[in-house]
Amino acid sequence: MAQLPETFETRMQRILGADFPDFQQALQQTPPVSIRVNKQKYTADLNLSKVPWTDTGYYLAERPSFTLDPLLHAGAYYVQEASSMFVEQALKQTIDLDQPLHVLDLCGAPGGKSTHLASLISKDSLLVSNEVIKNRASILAENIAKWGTGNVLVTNNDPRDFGRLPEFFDVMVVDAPCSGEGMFRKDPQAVEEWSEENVVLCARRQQRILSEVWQALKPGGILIYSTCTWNEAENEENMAWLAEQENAESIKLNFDTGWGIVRSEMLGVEGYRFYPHAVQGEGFFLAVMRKAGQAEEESYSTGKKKKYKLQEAGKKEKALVQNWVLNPEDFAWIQHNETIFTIPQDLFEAADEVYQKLYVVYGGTQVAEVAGKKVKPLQPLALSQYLNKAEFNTFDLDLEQAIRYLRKEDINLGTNGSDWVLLQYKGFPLGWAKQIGNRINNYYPKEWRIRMDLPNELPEKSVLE
Ligand SMILES: C[S@@+](CC[C@H](N)C(=O)[O-])C[C@H]1O[C@@H](n2cnc3c(N)ncnc32)[C@H](O)[C@@H]1O
Repeated sequence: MAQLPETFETRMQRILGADFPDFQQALQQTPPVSIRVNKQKYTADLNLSKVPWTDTGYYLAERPSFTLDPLLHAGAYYVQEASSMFVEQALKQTIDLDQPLHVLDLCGAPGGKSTHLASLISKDSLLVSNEVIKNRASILAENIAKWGTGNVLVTNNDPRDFGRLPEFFDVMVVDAPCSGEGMFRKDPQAVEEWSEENVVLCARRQQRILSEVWQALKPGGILIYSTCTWNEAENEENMAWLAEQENAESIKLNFDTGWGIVRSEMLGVEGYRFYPHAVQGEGFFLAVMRKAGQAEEESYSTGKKKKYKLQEAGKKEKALVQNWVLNPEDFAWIQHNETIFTIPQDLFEAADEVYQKLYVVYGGTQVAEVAGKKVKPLQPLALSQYLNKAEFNTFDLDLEQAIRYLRKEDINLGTNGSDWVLLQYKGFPLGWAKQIGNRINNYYPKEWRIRMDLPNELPEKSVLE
């Protein structure tokens, strides 16, 4: 690891006291590897050691080549640093997750916390997963589609745009861009880019983000704030600033002290600190704040005059594809040009509001493109937990074929026909192909394809085996 900046070391010495040498030593060690499993897709038990603060996180003994594991591309799991999974405790301990909620993940890409939130909230809750940087928003949309829960809208907006949705969200996660001290062990570039001036800039930017987005939180709503850095300016001091500025109260979380998480109390706010010598995970900070006041009952005007942005799918078009989805009556069927997509019926009003006010780059589950009688299933349907497989011919690929498919190369299935085929690996859908006689057209999305050079030998088994 690169030489650590002196001012950083001095501060960590002050914060950690007698634990500082252990901390220094831990920074020289290889970071642990962890994954979070998509239990809506993968239900078997795993013989792996568990991340203590989540029901779905596991440590791996070593870092495999994730890219060469088709189950990653199938959305059966997500590779995520373990400390970040503590968001689950913040959510479970402060909010009734059986309720229908509006949840915002403001700084969403690449999607670690968003996919986690999508798994934790109920089916009739809406997650708005936002990312301000355009190309990162596309990666976020890809990961959301792979996760397949269908109740997420991915937006590409600046935090200030959320002022257009006043008091809309019950929960807001702000995993803020930060100076990245907690990433020093994993990412030498984080050390290179670090400076005291940047810490100050980051802290100011975080305050700006928080104050811009704050009005979108309902009175009584919950803010989960996190960073991957340790300096107090970006963490406790920012939360104390928020408490004073916006009338928010700090919320205490309970947890097993054996987990090694350090509870910090400063300026009247509580924070939770993750250090690599005390937990199996990277550097992380999290705090939970509640906005003063009480939420009012939701009231959407259902008057006839309301003009929706989301247009219902044409009857003919819907009839062609509705059986591709399990329980089609549970969904609003929406059409934009030739694309048909679904949003859970109960979320229609809220989703429409978001479509009116923000720039949505991906929403719900894209099901199909329909032009006349020609229908084409879309990639997110293949990965959706609501896909009705019974409507399709399926074909199980072996590992080599699966990797070829995911690289968008030609594959030969030895079949003959003219239908759409759902290609799977070990029963997990990967995407679509179209048979044309004995040939097959590969419909895997170009932007999603595996680009890495292949090793001489492929891994023998999946991470989940
Ligand atoms: C720590 S990362 C988020 C990681 C993500 N929550 C996850 O778990 O995968 C912070 C994100 O904030 C975005 N960002 C950068 N500047 C921002 C700003 N001014 N306002 C909002 N988000 C910003 C970055 O592009 C980045 O994707």
